[in-house]
Amino acid sequence: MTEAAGPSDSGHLILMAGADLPDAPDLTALRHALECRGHRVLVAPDGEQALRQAGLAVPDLVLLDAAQRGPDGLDGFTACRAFKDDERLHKVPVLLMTEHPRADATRCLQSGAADHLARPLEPDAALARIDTLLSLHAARRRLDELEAALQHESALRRQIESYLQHAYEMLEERVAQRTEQLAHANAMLTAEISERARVEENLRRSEVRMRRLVEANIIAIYFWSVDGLVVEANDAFLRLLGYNQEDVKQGRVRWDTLTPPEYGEISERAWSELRTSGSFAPYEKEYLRKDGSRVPILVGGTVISKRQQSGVAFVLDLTERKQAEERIRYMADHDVLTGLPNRVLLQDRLQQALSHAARTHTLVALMFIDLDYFKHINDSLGHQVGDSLLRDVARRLLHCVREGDSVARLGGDEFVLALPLVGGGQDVALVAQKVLDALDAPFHCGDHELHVSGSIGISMYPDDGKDVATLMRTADTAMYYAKEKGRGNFQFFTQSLNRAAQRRHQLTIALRHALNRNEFVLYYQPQVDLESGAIFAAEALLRWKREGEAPVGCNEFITIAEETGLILPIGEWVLREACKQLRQWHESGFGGLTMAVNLSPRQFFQPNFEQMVRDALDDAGVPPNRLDLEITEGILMQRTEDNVATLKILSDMGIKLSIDDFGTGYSSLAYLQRFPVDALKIDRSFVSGIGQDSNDTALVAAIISMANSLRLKVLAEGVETNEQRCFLQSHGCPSGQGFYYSAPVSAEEFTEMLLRQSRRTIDA
Ligand SMILES: Nc1nc2c(ncn2[C@@H]2O[C@@H]3COP(=O)(O)O[C@H]4[C@@H](O)[C@H](n5cnc6c(=O)[nH]c(N)nc65)O[C@@H]4COP(=O)(O)O[C@H]3[C@H]2O)c(=O)[nH]1
Repeated sequence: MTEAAGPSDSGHLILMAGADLPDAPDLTALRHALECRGHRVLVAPDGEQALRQAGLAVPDLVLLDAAQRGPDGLDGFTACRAFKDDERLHKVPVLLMTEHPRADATRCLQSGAADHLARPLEPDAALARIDTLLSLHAARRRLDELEAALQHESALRRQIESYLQHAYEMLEERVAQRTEQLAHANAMLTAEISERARVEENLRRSEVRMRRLVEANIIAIYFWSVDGLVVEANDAFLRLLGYNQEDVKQGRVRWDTLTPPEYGEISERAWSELRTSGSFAPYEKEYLRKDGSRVPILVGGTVISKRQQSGVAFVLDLTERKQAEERIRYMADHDVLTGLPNRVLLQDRLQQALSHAARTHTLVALMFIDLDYFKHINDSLGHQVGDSLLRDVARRLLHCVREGDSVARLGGDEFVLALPLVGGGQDVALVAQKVLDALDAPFHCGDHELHVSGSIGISMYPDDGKDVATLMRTADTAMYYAKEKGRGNFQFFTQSLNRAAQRRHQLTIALRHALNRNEFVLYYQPQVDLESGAIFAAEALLRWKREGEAPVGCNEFITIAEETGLILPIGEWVLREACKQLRQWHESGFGGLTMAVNLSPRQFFQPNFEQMVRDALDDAGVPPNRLDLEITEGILMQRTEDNVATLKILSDMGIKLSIDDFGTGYSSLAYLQRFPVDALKIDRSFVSGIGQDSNDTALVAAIISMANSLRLKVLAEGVETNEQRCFLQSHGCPSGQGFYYSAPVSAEEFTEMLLRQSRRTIDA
């Protein structure tokens, strides 16, 4: 019988095979007994069937008849073995039933049976065995289950452990990460804290510096609030505007108290600039001091806090700059020494006077005033005395004119009066005389009582010039004429003066080119021993010969050369040319000859003058003691200390020094003694008066006597007659020069004279 069923819920599933049950009452009884005990019993015809059925539902116990064979011939032992070899069934206990328990016992064990029962079955013993096996199987199964559960649990534990391990590792990693992050964050925090501390320290220092900068600044600085209140100010600000800190604290200083009313618009502009751009460019204005006085300032400002609308302003005191500007403006058109208008302002005023005169058909007189002897006073008594004199002159001139007239100083000792003449020109001469009289009275400068006079040149608008430049030129020309006329007088400009001035002007232009064009030549006048008539020296005299023109006399152009400074290159040329000529004469056998050369003051005072003389001598190869430099008394009177030094150098070199035109100047014995002078040359104006003019005759005699007593050589100039020669000789003058002996002649003619003289000597 085959029955497919699962194991019973309450009892066990028992599979019985190998016995034809109806024919085996022991088996049937067992079956019933088992079923009665609640077990389910499945019956299979043989062991083979039993294997198949067990494959469908795994029993808890198999009962196999050992002898029973199936269709395939498999007996119970073999079937039992098959059960034991089946992976699913090998744990099911197999109970072999045998009719030969003793004989089959070993086989039963070998086939893997759990036990064997002897047939026919003893029910109770069988049941007992079966219960034992079932219990054993159940226990084994339970053990397996427990083992499985145990394995599961241990797998689970391992899983958990691995999970925990993993979790732990993750946690550790996380902790490490976090620790690192925290350390980093901590470091950052520390850095930030120290950075903040540094910034705060810097800020504090900057603030301290800023505060000191503001407090100690020489620029006035103040802080303002939006309503124009000065909330803080430095000392410079308070000093500048006369406030104190209390005024600021009490809110007494405001923009509107600082700003004069007329600056309202310009201040408003700056304020709007401040609002739009945050600052305003510095601009000039005035501020009101606390006492109401004004101060020129430069103010610039900037917003500090836009939100609070507050800012700072910088104020620069422009007082000194304004004063300097004012002074510069004043100096631009005033003479600093006298405070009189200078040339610029004079020209401006004169132009206005001319325009007015042109409209009203009136006259304007222009007077050029030159102080006579001023240069001498300035040079001999010093610039302080000279300046003081010029200031006094300016004051006196101002007293000579009326309102509307102008008194100006052009520089040096040149003053100018511009007189608009409403009532005609008849008063001009009166004003000029008034000026002369004013200048005539002595001046008291320091300890000195000074006497000066003036030379005045006058030109009239419109006759002598219709514009400023022409009037100035014509007045200047007239002034020169006044000087020539003997000083202390005034001269009106005339057309003949104009012609002379023009000629002078043309000469000046021509003179500039004369050196380059080789228009100069030297003439030589012999200086002779009055007793023997022997020539011992030649005086070099300059001549200007222009092609197609008459030779120009020295007196005319030497003055121009001095005025223009051309005398310096011309003078050097003369000295070098004269030295070269002397060298030629020396080489021609007139070795005792001396050369006299005239010096102008300008030459004498030029820097390195001595060196120039030394070079001229060296270059020509002439011994210094054969050079006689003729200087005027005027030179000696100027810059006395320098002169002594220069003359001493020249004298030490061996050069002879003569005072030319002696008698026309100061003729002071006192100064003569101070200078290393060798000789005096009596001016020809006195020599010409010998026998004609008792004064001149007496003067010549006195000069000779004086020179002799000072052990100075003396030479008479302009000896024209034998009478003069005799007088001079009889009064102790050993030498002379003049037409009586020879006029100045060319170098060739002079050579002829020397030759004639030496022939005479040889004949004698
Ligand atoms: N009536 C008259 N005159 C006589 C007689 N003997 C000579 N003379 C003139 O008197 C002047 C003498 O020269 P000075 O007194 O030095 O006066 C010179 C001198 O001061 C100056 N001078 C001439 N040459 C030079 C020069 O090379 N350099 C400088 N710095 N001045 C010079 O020009 C002045 C005039 O020179 P010159 O026209 O050459 O005039 C010369 C000469 O021609 C005479 O018997 N009767």
